[in-house]
Amino acid sequence: MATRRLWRGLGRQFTIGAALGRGKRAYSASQAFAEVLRLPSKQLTKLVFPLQELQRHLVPGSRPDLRLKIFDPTLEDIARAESIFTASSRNHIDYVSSAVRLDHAPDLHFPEVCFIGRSNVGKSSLIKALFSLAPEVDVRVSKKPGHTKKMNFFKVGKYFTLVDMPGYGYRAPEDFVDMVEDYLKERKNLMRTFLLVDSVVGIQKTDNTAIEMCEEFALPYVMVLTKIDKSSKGHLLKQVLQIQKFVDTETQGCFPQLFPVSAVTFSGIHLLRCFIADITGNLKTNGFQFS
Ligand SMILES: Nc1nc2c(ncn2[C@@H]2O[C@H](COP(=O)(O)OP(=O)(O)OP(=O)(O)O)[C@@H](O)[C@H]2O)c(=O)[nH]1
Ligand SMILES: [Mg+2]
Repeated sequence: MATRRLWRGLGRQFTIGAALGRGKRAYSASQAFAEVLRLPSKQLTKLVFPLQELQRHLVPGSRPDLRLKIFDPTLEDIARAESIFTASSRNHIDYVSSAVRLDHAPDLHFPEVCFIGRSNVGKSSLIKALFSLAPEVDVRVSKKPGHTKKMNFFKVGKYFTLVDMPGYGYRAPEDFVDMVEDYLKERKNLMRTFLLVDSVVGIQKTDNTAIEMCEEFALPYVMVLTKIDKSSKGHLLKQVLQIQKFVDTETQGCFPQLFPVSAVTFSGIHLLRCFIADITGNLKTNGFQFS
């Protein structure tokens, strides 16, 4: 398999600076959407729709190619999605188990989504942010790349499962290729793969390998740009436009809208929760469903 060889070759090429930025939380630690709705509209847009906020800095009409509103839920949709991500006695959000091989993966039949990306790109931090309304769930993050060594399965009520993957590239686990490729190729209930790209450095060589693999397996996947709190607006805009162009011209299976996020400021997290709820068939948005 061509991608298998590529992965192996790229195994240990990258070291990534792992410093946590100096971002501040925009509001209280619960990140509840009810609080977000009380923010002034400019701040709300920045937090909930970071791509639209960035677009304000472009000359109107200069970049019609920037796909902003393909997934365009209402604030009510986002609030409904939030209830799915809120743990309660009736909605159990839990870690299920870990696996190093597909045949050890839990036999769950809910729709599933997974998160892949280079080691240290922020996969576990993103999942932790998505689960901020289920604080009992223990998602381990580390500034040391290569921290997550197994596929970690989490259950979100009766709605869907979510999988935190080990990273590829620097300090990837030895059995990464067999583990992750088999999972991506064979997992029957996998609905969508979220491929995380560091917004500070953009698409790297190992990301290209991951993209090739998603394309080769004809997986529907979505590009999430992480750590957007770390860049200046100008740098972020440049990266977003470059990556958007790449998605438009070089990919078939990638969802055309990018999802910029920050696990520090929570920017983009509410929208991503809503998107996940939607693609797993748990939210009928007004007009369009992306399953
Ligand atoms: N500033 C900033 N730092 C972040 C963000 N997300 C993650 N980080 C930091 O990046 C480092 C790596 O985060 P992880 O979530 O453990 O990364 P990972 O992709 O799960 O890494 P592996 O498990 O090693 O593959 C940690 O120091 C995080 O605090 C973010 O949105 N902003
Ligand atoms: Mg991790």
